[in-house]
Amino acid sequence: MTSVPLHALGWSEAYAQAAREAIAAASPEVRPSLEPGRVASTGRTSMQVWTAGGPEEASLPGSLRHAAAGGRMLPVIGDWVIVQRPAEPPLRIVEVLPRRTSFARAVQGGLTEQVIAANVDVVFIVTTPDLDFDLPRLGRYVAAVQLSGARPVVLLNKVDAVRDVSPFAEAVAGLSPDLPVHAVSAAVGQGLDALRPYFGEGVTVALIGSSGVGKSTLTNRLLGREAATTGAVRDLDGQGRHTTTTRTLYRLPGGGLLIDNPGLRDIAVWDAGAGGSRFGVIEELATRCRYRGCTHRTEPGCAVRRAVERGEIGADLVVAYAEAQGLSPRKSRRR
Ligand SMILES: Nc1nc2c(ncn2[C@@H]2O[C@H](COP(=O)(O)OP(=O)(O)OP(=O)(O)O)[C@@H](O)[C@H]2O)c(=O)[nH]1
Ligand SMILES: [Zn+2]
Repeated sequence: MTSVPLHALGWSEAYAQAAREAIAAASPEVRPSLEPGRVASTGRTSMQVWTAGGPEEASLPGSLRHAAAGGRMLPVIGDWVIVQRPAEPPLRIVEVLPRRTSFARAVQGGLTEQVIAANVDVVFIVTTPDLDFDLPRLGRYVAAVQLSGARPVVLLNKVDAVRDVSPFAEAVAGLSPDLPVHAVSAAVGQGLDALRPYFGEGVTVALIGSSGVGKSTLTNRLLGREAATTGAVRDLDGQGRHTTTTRTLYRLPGGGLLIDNPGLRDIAVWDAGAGGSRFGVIEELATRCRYRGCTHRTEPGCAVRRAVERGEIGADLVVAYAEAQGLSPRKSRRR
């Protein structure tokens, strides 16, 4: 995948207007080196940005990181940004354009809010007609998605495994007027044609749902061959080591964009906003643990224990968190 017109990535007149203003505000010498792009993946110090020329690595200057104290205007997945093209790569992100929609969650006990994805149009809330099915919880996600400015759509996946999905579909439909519900099977490929109309040109769809409901299977199905070409960019972590950041904004073969981002897809993030926000800081750290489902006890590469060792968070908070989660030592999965 190389050169792509910006409107296929979701570019619109409102962003164009904001971009013109941002570029006009720069000094005349700098102006010619500025152009817009969309954030396709995020690491701690570098990101992948899609410009008119294709996906490229971009760095986040320290000045922008400091200006963004509180996290509000740090670039996140889905953001439109202005980048500067120096003589030598990488690109430098100089400004985040105003967001049309944003998903934020409260962190640090509700003191600040952290945006996790921007400019999403439609959110597929994925669940299954089995033990994962929890109507009150679904209701909270539907409300959270509506609050963000995006449109919620509920997917009942794994319908191949149940005899009758209609009671589940009816219960979901009762949550909110005009809430679309689709019964699908990502594994078998059933019902997926009904999802294609959501992926209009430049429309950005994001996936959320508990672990195991089939988000990866669905992503691969929707992407078809492109799934195999998932890009990765190299990133330097706090210790100067290289880590890998996987691109999580994908273009679908038939048009439209799909965000499948670990920080967004994990439903625990959304529950944090609903009640346990004093644990938000731990959940934020946990997204950087080497193992998904890390219990923050003995696993190598645990970002939560590292933060305790550095004195950034108290050990008592971690204990309280584990108790609240009912975490027992269990097998964690390598990401
Ligand atoms: N029967 C059935 N199984 C499915 C379907 N979709 C996914 N699965 C299975 O469910 C399991 C979990 O699927 P994933 O796609 O990894 O789920 P996920 O939501 O990405 O899970 P995490 O990566 O943990 O967030 C796998 O064993 C899949 O093969 C489906 O439509 N029907
Ligand atoms: Zn951990």
